[in-house]
Amino acid sequence: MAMALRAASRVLLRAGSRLGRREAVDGARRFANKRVLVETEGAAGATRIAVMKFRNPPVNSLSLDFLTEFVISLEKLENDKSIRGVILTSDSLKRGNQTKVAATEKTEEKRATRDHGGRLQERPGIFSAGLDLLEMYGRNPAHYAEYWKAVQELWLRLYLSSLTLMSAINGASPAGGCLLAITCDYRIMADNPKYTIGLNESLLGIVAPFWLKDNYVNTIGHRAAERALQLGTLFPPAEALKVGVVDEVVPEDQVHSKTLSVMAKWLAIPDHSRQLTKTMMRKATADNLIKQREADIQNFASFISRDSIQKSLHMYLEKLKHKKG
Ligand SMILES: CC/C=C\C/C=C\C/C=C\C=C\CC(=O)SCCNC(=O)CCNC(=O)[C@H](O)C(C)(C)COP(=O)(O)OP(=O)(O)OC[C@H]1O[C@@H](n2cnc3c(N)ncnc32)[C@H](O)[C@@H]1OP(=O)(O)O
Repeated sequence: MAMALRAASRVLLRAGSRLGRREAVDGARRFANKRVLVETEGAAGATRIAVMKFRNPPVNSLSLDFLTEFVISLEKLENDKSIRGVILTSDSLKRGNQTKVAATEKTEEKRATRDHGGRLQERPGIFSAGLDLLEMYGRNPAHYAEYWKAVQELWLRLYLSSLTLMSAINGASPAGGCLLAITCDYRIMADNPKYTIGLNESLLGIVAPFWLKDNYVNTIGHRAAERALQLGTLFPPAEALKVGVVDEVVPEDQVHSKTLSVMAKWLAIPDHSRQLTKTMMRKATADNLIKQREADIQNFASFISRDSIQKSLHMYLEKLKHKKG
């Protein structure tokens, strides 16, 4: 009887919720959209934490679909009173047997790395490549406006989240990837000199929006942000630590365990006092965007539609396509 009940409950859980699949796995729970996998850890009834793993091949760029799924997942976690902390990380792992599909093949699927079974794979060592350049290039103003609204939404949700958010940065984290990280309360980065983090928009011929600039200033200070934003600096781990973009650098295989142990310390603080303090520190910055969201959307749509900006993006995309190594 017990076995039958367990089997039935597994079937029900796997039947899927409105938002995505939900499974029971070894006491832990998980739900998944196509591009975001959420695993929760901890016993039922006790405080639990969730790990949000990005899996948007090939480089976890923040496409419109990814942003939508991310916000839905986050909202679901915010509404789950047993969850107090969330770790953002990439599902990208070092895997063998990968083949990069020829760059001449154009569709999103074909751009991705695949294994020998033809399944899409993340490229290894990427936290997130930032905003999806293909959402900002060669589209119409209505699309740019829709996309930017989704980018703003993600930033506001993360920046004002009442949860304790930590990022376990297990790969490259340029621009929008850095945005994800700096909205968090704490950042731990893998000590791999191939991984860099920062806001490199100026290198693409574009400008970080004021609210992201404010987030950066709040994280690393005005002078460091002024210099890093103009130069589009991508910091390797040791420099990222020195300037304060990240809070800790640890060996790659310890990123997850270290983040869990830091999370435990943060969760020892009473929620109400930590949350009020967080709001006190962040509200003015967020309000600055909230009061001019529509204008910011229109600014973005007209800025990104300019011929000169489209040309810069085109050149940058070509450079990416033809880069060596
Ligand atoms: C007036 C002002 C008003 C408002 C504000 C205005 C403007 C602000 C606008 C925008 C702000 C944007 C912030 C951003 O996030 S822009 C995105 C910045 N991201 C980057 O610069 C990262 C670029 N990518 C890389 O550096 C590398 O790809 C990598 C380090 C992430 C990974 O390197 P790999 O060698 O492992 O992989 P690649 O071969 O380079 O890439 C694989 C594949 O993926 C494509 N790709 C890479 N990054 C992106 C991306 N961000 N979006 C879409 N596609 C991406 C890459 O082209 C390759 O495609 P092919 O296989 O060659 O087809």
